[in-house]
Amino acid sequence: MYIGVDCGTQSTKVVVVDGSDGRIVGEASRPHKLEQGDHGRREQRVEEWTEAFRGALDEALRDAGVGAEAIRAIGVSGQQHGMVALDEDGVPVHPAKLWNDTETAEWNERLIDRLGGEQGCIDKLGLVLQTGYTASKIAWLRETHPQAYRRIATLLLPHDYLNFWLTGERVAEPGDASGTGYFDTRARTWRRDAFEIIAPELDFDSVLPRLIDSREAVGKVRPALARELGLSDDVIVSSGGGDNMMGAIGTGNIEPGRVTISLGTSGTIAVHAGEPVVPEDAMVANFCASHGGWLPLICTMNVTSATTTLRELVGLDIDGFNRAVAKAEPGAGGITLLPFFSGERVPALPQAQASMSGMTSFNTTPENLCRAAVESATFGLRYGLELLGSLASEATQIRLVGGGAKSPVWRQIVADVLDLEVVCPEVTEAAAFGGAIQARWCDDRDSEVALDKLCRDWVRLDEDTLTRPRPEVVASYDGIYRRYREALSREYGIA
Ligand SMILES: Nc1ncnc2c1ncn2[C@@H]1O[C@H](COP(=O)(O)OP(=O)(O)O)[C@@H](O)[C@H]1O
Ligand SMILES: O=C(CO)[C@@H](O)[C@H](O)COP(=O)(O)O
Repeated sequence: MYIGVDCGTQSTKVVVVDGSDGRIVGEASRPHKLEQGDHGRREQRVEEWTEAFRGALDEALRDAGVGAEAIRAIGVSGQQHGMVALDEDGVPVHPAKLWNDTETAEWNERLIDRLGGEQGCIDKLGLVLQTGYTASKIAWLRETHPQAYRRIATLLLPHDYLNFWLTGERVAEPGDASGTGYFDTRARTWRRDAFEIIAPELDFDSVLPRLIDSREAVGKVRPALARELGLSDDVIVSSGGGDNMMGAIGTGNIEPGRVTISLGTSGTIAVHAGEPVVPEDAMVANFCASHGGWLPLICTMNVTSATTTLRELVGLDIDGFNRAVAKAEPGAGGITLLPFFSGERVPALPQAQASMSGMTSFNTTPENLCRAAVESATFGLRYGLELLGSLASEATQIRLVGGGAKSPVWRQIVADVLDLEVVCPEVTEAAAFGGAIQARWCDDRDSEVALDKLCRDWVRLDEDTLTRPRPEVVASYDGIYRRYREALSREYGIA
């Protein structure tokens, strides 16, 4: 049995996968608390992740009806970019500052200048720093919490931290590392000159974790933890990766021509590239993939976070919300929402707030508000797809994952707004599944088992979810999307 774990923003999910055929035999999830504060602060205690890991693992094994001793390997996926700064003893010097924390926006601006502007960033890193990447979080800690900053002995990302907790090893791999802002995504190495600008007092050679190849194991689960979890003494932990990289594996998006969209707390659009890309737009993140190759990606911050805000406002549960969305017509009766409740990364508006326009006493119904939330989150993804330009222009089908992909009405809205066929893999917890696939690949690393063969054999599409764009609705969404873009231009001057 192979275990895949995804430490997302809202929860940790665990899947138990049968290594002979890739079937999910058990799964479970446990929620995380998010600490939010003024100026866009969003932080999480690492204990939220380890406790959720234990609870979800235990329940997933019970769901599968297998004992922990059946596990051969574990692969961990995690929300990208979070700063996990540890002291000598492996204890965080500050709660993990997450990908959707926008408190450090002005530090990000200053770092871009100091790295030589957008071109300087591209030359050094292969991408342009965005608020949310790890770099500005470190610069923020340096200025606002100098004592904590001085105690930093190791800088990890969320999935690196879980790997450290599991094995005691402080390592990183290229996929997740490429979202730090001190990693050269083309050369797949840490970038000394960038790091010394971001954190001049920290020792580049000791603070950054050792880089391993994506197929290399991090190590074995620590004996004491293995005993506690009931694991045998030789369970290996694969390199893991950022959730979008592991989601690419879990959707079989490991060759050019495929597009994965995730409707999670964030919205992401990712494509595979065999070579590092020179993006047509600075918003495209030229990340590395966690199996080889690259994963150019667009990330928006207000997807299920936005729909949840509106859903709670109108007091509906998820099923009631989906029914309300389905009841309203495309265009939400003329209501346009700019859903920037958490600020936004693409377009780069870290301190933006949400706003609504076009409301009248006739159209302001719960149904239209719910529909406007789903449409606006989807318009953000259409905007992102346009920025990806030629990288995604060949796509004819979207592989849709994340919590929102479970909603048939949202799948139809994605198909109609993007004018592309949509299908979900049988396993919508794609990042956790990607972890299990990578674990199996790593466990077999002395054999010839290729990842593409594993993905071909194991990633099955759920034909019941196949959703085609409806030409008449596609045409009306062109006009409705224009209304969204006009609101963006009016409020933020974005053409
Ligand atoms: N059937 C559904 N319809 C619409 N939204 C859903 C559905 N199921 C889950 N969600 C949304 O998905 C969110 C969780 O998505 P997920 O991809 O697990 O997030 P993350 O990985 O960021 O923690 C929930 O907050 C919920 O809003
Ligand atoms: O910041 C990014 C990608 O660059 C996000 O996609 C995070 O990786 C969080 O993912 P979810 O919790 O929404 O899955």
